[in-house]
Amino acid sequence: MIDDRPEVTQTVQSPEGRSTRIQVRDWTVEVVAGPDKGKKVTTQDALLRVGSDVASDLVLSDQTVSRRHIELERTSKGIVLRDLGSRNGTFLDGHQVMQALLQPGDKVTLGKTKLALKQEARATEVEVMGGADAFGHLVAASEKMRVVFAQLRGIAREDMNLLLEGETGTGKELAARAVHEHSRRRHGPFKVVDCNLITEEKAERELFGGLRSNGDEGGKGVFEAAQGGTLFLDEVGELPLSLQPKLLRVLESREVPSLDGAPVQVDVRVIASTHRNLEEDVRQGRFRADLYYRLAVARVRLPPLRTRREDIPVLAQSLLRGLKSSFELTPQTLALFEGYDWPGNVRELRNVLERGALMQETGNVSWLDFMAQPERKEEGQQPTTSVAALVTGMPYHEAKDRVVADFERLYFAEVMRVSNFDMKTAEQHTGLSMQSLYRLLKKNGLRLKDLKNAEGLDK
Ligand SMILES: Nc1ncnc2c1ncn2[C@@H]1O[C@H](COP(=O)(O)OP(=O)(O)OP(=O)(O)O)[C@@H](O)[C@H]1O
Repeated sequence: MIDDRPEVTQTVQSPEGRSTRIQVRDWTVEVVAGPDKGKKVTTQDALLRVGSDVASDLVLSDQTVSRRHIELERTSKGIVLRDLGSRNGTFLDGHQVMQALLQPGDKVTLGKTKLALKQEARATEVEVMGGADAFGHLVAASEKMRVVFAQLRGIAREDMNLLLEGETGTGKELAARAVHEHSRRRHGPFKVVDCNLITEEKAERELFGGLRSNGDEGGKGVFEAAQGGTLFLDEVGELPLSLQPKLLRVLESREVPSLDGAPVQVDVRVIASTHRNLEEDVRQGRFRADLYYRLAVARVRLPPLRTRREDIPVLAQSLLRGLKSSFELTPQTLALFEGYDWPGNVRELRNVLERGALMQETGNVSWLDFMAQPERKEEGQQPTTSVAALVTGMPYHEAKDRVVADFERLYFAEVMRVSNFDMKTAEQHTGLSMQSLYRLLKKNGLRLKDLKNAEGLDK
């Protein structure tokens, strides 16, 4: 059962820039028939994904359900259901639907599974800013993000560990930095560890530090380097299972071994991020429950850009200012932006703006032509126009920055291709450390998965 009350009840109208109190209500999706009967998820998040993929919010074992079957989104009009191109379809009242606004009492059928939805009575009141809002380097105008900013502001003041969830490019790392900058630790260090890169051998040295054997000198691990500050564990779900007890021990004891072997006290707040459904990883034994609860003392989900299209104009303006581009976005371009789904989220928007601004500035192509190029949707794709030829009319420093940015994207895409998408080989090829390599790939919006996809190696 759902009722048609909007999930967020505005209690006070406020002009731009003033704060207002709103109520955010929990909602539950429950399996009422099928192999997973009784399984349910309760959340305050605006978006809930259902499918057999373990990254879904409600993971179903029903073999007639597709990996990414449906998405349920809470909007001001009610709950919107979207079929994500499932194999066996989605049915409401016996009729197949691709998209529908759910009515109270509706039951949704996917394969052999039947789902019921209900709004919970419990509501949390949060104070959000009116109009556009910013938190650190994050900007937004949507109510969804203003609620997220309000949650993050509250969490920043407390010293608890935080788990940031969300798809790639939704701003998890920026959010972690903003929390650090708004906390009492802001004068301390902010250190980042990419858990994708932490192997068994590297863990001791890079994470925990301490005395080494076999002639290895040992040294400070990143926990000690973050002393008095914040440690950001990026993609914590990728941390090998064998290393999870060690991380848990450090979080519990708050100490790491020093060079002489004696323990050193560490005073560090940990913020972790994940694009996975870590709760499901816990259920399936891929992630330790005790570690999960240590990390997820507070949890915040950054919503995908396609569910908060109102943010696109504010984001685009702010990103263009960051690119020092003087170009005005026309209503037509914004309409194109708002109609696109942005699978790479805000990072993809930034990359599109970067290339589009360059092309428009140099008079080679208009925004509209640029947006009409289908290649723009593929991240990791090589640019089709020579940038060097485009920038000759620009001041030197600006031209150089543009060429370097384009060079990096081309260079790293090519290096990964000739290295067979193997990070170790690419490390040798480039002479860069794994950490720098990973950060440069990320900075340029090049994800291994997308690059492999472009070569037809993945899926
Ligand atoms: N709300 C926002 N306001 C301004 N810029 C944003 C916002 N969200 C994301 N960005 C931009 O998108 C880029 C990617 O953000 P970030 O690296 O924080 O994403 P992420 O969720 O950590 O990605 P990943 O999961 O791939 O590591 C940032 O460098 C920034 O340019």
